[in-house]
Amino acid sequence: MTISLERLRRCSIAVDLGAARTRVYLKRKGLIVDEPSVAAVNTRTGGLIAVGTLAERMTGRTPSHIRVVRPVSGGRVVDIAMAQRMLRFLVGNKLRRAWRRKPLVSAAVCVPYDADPLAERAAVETLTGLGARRVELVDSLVAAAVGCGLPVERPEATMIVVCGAATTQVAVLSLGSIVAAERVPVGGETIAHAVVQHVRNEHALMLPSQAIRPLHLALSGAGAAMDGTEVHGRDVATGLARSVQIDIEGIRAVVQTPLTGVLDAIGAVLRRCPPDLVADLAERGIMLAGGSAGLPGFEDLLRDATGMPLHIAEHPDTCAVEGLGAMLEGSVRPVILDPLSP
Ligand SMILES: Nc1ncnc2c1ncn2[C@@H]1O[C@H](COP(=O)(O)OP(=O)(O)OP(=O)(O)O)[C@@H](O)[C@H]1O
Repeated sequence: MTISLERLRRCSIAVDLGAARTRVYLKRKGLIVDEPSVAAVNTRTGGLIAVGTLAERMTGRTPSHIRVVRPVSGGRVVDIAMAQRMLRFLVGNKLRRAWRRKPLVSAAVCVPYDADPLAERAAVETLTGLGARRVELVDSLVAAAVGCGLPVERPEATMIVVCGAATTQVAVLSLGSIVAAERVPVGGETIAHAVVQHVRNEHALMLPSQAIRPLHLALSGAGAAMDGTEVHGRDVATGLARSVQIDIEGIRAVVQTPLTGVLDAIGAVLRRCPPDLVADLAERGIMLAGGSAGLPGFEDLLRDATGMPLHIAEHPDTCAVEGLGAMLEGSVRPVILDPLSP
């Protein structure tokens, strides 16, 4: 995927349609939307009941005529019509006003590394259905690296690990492009699934989906100081509500197992890089980004396994859309590779 900074500068809106969250950046305004990629639909009338945070809160708590849907899954738009309705609702008047001023709008959208043509097409159709005349696709790894402030345009290596909800992407970049990259199906959702299975096996308790995030936050915050955390759920055998004390160390071990897939991806990317670039990385280290960068023990696991310096992005969850925003605003220096004169 080749990015033209000139064409990106003509875009007025940048969109990151993630499996967990949707983020929209409006030129000269900044981040205007950062909401869960969730919609609640009335199955009798087909009408939208809620989107974003409110719809996410409804997950697992709806009567039979309300369905909570996620139009983005595994890094790709799986339901274009629903994604358009969700986006239209989320951006609301903010975008309508901007597009009234400049109707021939161009949009930039992030797509995961190695996205197939169908995934790219779905992203383009989602935006054109909303009124965009032209859609520029940008690799989310390049956007995230720019958003983290990495000097991607220089002839030296930078390594980024973006751990999102459904996938983790690892890349080494140099001269504004990806030299080697990998995408593995490990992310916040995988970890949540592993925690649910662990509590079910150890305590015969079914955890509600919304209990995982507070558990992560507790683990990453005061985890070391805590002996246990109380969680509520449904007893697997009796179906009754029950509370149990969760063993923090047990959860830590459970969280670490799926993350080893990320280590394999880092190894594979480094093996495909020329030694000069790998040598740069020994000094510069790895930049960790994505909403799941704050997973308990992730940082230490990567540091111990690679022996390389590790930095966490200032805003790990929004760096991809902020990077796109920086390209739209023209605050990124283009890579100038002029042919040598004869
Ligand atoms: N403080 C935190 N600790 C642990 N996990 C977190 C924290 N904050 C967010 N997450 C997890 O981060 C994930 C969302 O990350 P992000 O916003 O990068 O995803 P996304 O861009 O929508 O997903 P993808 O890139 O896979 O399409 C969720 O799975 C959420 O549980």
